[in-house]
Amino acid sequence: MEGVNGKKVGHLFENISSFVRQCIFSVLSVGPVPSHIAFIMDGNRRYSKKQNLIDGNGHRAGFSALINMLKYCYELGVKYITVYAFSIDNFKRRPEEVVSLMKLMQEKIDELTKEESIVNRLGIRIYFQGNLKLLSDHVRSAAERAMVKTSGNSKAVLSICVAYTSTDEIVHAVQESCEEKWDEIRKLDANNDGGNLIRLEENVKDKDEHQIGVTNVDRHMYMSVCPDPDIIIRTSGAARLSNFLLWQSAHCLLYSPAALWPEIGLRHLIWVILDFQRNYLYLKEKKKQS
Ligand SMILES: CC(C)=CCC/C(C)=C/CC/C(C)=C/COP(=O)(O)OP(=O)(O)O
Repeated sequence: MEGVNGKKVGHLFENISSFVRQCIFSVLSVGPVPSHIAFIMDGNRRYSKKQNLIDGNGHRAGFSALINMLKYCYELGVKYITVYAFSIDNFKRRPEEVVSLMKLMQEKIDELTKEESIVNRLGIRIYFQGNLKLLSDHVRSAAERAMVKTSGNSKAVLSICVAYTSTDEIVHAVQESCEEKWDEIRKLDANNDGGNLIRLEENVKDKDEHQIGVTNVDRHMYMSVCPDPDIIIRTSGAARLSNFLLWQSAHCLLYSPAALWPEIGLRHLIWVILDFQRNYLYLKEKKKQS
């Protein structure tokens, strides 16, 4: 009996908080709403220690915080959400910790892939961004399955950066751009009976045309599926980017609340949206000037 009453109270509380959220979001939506928010989910192990949880449960709490934040961003109308879930440097952690994190990652990816998962209910498409070759076969297959299974969703986009660092992303994009340019030149050369490569050596104008520019590199970034982030939120008070979205963050607002990632909540999102709206014209002007 108590269980039934408890459930009813739980539902009532959920309905009231959802209603309050809707009211707050409709007021916030009068101003500009960011189209892309990225999160550095820092502080999961510290949360685990602080709450005396067993190993790994800090990251589980972190995943629940991610789902709540995803829901809030979606309700507010933020189309792109990106999270830094595992950096290439994280592979240097204790092997037991890496294995446990990867197991959790696989479990949660499978959960997200289910028909009735929040991403499918809300119509969110998932991308995994990073050097996926570095993942174990199991985790990579789970990630690939999730990308395929959500590819028909178009209401919002969740990019999960795993085995990711910005420097790796930039090197990868430059390599791809070089290969693309070489292919172009080789094709031209084949059409001109091999005379093109010699002409290219001699002609400065042609040389410029065949040089790699920002747009070429941009196109080959893992994150090219999204516009640059408007806001990056890093929890646990550190104001560092730690090799995350360095190429894409030239004009974005940085916010580093003291809360540990599993403690992040609606109040942090509201605060940063108000700050974004206060700085909106300035940020827009800076973007235009670049
Ligand atoms: C499928 C999916 C998206 C799963 C995500 C699960 C999740 C919350 C991963 C976070 C991983 C991570 C290394 C966070 C940084 O906190 P930390 O471990 O460095 O903690 P600390 O800053 O206290 O040391």
